[in-house]
Amino acid sequence: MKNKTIIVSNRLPLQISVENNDVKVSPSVGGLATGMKSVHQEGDSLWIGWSGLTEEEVNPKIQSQIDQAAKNEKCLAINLTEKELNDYYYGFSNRTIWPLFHYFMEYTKFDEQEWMGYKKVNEKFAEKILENLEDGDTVWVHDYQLLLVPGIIKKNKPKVTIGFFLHIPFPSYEVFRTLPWRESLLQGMLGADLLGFHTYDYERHFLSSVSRILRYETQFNEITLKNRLVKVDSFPMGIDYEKFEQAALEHYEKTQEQKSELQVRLDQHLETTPGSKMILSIDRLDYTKGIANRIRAFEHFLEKYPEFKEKVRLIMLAVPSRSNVPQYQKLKREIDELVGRINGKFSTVSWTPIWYFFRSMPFDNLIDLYTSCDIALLTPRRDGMNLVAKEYVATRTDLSGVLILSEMAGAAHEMNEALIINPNNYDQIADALKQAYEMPLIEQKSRNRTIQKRLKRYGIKKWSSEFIKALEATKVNHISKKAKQLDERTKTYITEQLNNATNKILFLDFDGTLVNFQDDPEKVAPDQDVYEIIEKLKNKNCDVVIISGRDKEFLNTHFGDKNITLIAEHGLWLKKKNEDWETTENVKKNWMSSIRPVIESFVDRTPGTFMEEKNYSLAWHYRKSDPELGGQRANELSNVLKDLSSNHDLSVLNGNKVIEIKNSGVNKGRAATKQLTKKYDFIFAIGDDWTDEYMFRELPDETFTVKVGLQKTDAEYYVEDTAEVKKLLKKFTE
Ligand SMILES: O=P(O)(O)OC[C@H]1O[C@H](O[C@H]2O[C@H](CO)[C@@H](O)[C@H](O)[C@H]2O)[C@H](O)[C@@H](O)[C@@H]1O
Ligand SMILES: O=c1ccn([C@@H]2O[C@H](COP(=O)(O)OP(=O)(O)O)[C@@H](O)[C@H]2O)c(=O)[nH]1
Ligand SMILES: [Mg+2]
Repeated sequence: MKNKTIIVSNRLPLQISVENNDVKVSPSVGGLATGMKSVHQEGDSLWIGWSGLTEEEVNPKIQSQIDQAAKNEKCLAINLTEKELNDYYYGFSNRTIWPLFHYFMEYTKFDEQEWMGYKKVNEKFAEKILENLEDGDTVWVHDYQLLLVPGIIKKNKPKVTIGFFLHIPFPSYEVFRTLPWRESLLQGMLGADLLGFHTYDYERHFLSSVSRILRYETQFNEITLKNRLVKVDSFPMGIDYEKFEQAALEHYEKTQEQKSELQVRLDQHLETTPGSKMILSIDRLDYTKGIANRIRAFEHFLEKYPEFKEKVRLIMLAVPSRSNVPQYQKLKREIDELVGRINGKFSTVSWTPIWYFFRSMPFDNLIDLYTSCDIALLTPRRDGMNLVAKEYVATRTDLSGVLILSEMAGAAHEMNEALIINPNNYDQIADALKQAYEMPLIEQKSRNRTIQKRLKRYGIKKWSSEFIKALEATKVNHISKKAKQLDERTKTYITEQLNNATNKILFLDFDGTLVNFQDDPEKVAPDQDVYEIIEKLKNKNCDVVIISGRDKEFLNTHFGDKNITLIAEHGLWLKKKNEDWETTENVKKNWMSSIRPVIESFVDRTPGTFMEEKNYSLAWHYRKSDPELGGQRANELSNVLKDLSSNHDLSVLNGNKVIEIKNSGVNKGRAATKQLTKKYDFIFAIGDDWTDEYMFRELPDETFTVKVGLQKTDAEYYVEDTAEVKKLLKKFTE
């Protein structure tokens, strides 16, 4: 059977309700459902989501109708109990994550019980997915209601490819950090192999939270976890452009009889008030959509420019949404009151400034509205994307119409040609309305032409195929790297080579290879395993070399009596078996006095960092610092040091959370090569950071080179972590 994609979201594209002990099915409202629906219709996919009903409402007859209705649409419906729905949907999803991620901190509730409910329902969704998952399937999870699902799936089925797309903004770290469950939510999301966001800003906010809260390494758009990489990227969601364009074209072809009642009323209005223009807004009744602002700005417009009275009408469609949440109820009252007040204030016998609909409308009526209104006024205070903006422009097949759009909507990033406003600046909105009203047709056309081209090019199908393509690519992430993961067969092969060789030498890096990192480097020490491995390798006639950036005192403390070769400070010091320490290079130290104060100034300015003074080098460590600041300062310091040292024989090394400056020509590659004093027929080198790359590059071609970790490398193979290193070395000793 062909592999399928399992789409998972809270809401299915169909909305099921019960009337007179029968199910009633209607399409869902909201950008996620309307957008993904087009993707689902064409692809080989199964969509899993909430039925829209509670278990309490369901009896066996209803259940079989639900199952059938869902099946007809390639869907699988999950019922939630009333309690689950309250804790998970009305609670944690829409009273915690939704307001917080939209920067409405004062609306955000932190409630342990709701969090437990959220976890439970995420597990329920994950179970359903696992039940329906077949080998080779891909899972695509959507949105903030299901942030924990990727993590649960990955834990149960590590090999499954999982994508996650967030349809709402990801807030700045300063906001996200206020969540008591921030680690769990991030860990849940990181179960995915690819994480998608609408805009680059949301993406970078997410990366910053990951690096600050979980302290994972993030490079460009890749997060390095212990045993795998997670890709992060932005994919601005598009619409089914052709569907809207086609619907608009058909709309214009309609005879009087074919027209909807709404359209007839709209036509009548335009006929009776020639020269007047209609302003449209469509959104779910949500405080993020800035509906109250919009009405107030409209009021300000009528006051500032009274000449437009009786010449404009605001047609406002607000779709009921999440009405069990108190803030939505409050908003409803506020809007009712505002509309009443403004209509009361400005209405004349022949004119009502605001036409307000509080309900959802069928697709055809939406097209009536889009095509009949000269101006669209969309003023969200925050909005992940806002598909209505895109739909409006797509239906303007004659290129007329002006879109006024809030800069706080994700869509504003792609719609520069719209009149972009700040939703809190009523004066600016009033001016934009005037500009829109007066905009020459030629200008409207030119703006819309550009937007339409873009919307057409990056429609919903392109969006989803780009996402799936990027998701597929994560499968070959490891393979496309130059280094190959060291599998059992290769381990056995290398061990055989070692066993068959006469002269064998092993270069072992210390930190990050034989031992794990700790915040305080002085606390790191080899464990019994490491010592045993070394003893056994010696017994097998191997020359063991510990090759490290550490100073000789440190290596002496831990390995001084082990009768092996030690190389300290990247090669500056050498201790041959049973001999004393010697310097290998004739190096100067006079540069240190001028570089020391520079590094000290970085220590002063960057909390959590410190300087290590070695005999012939200086190192600035930033592992404990704020990761973002540390990273920035590291770049800065490395540039400063490169400038300062250009006329001296010095080089600057970027290690694992350390910048080190030392004499050029002193590096692990040169130091290791110098140890090849006889004809070795087995050479092995293993290490984890930049400084080890010198070994990988400079040792002879026949060397078995192994990188620890997933970073880019010139080594031939890689292993994931220090535990793997030990397993490998133990195998050598068997
Ligand atoms: O399912 P509901 O609770 O009734 O809410 C409807 C949907 O609202 C949100 O939509 C978002 O997705 C759009 C498409 O990506 C985007 O344009 C918009 O800015 C978002 O707010 C929500 O994210 C969905 O999960 C809801 O189903
Ligand atoms: O009565 C309505 C009003 C709106 N919509 C659709 O709901 C979606 C709203 O998506 P948007 O991204 O603008 O906002 P969201 O509601 O997802 O936050 C759009 O596709 C609209 O066409 C609908 O199906 N019926
Ligand atoms: Mg190391």
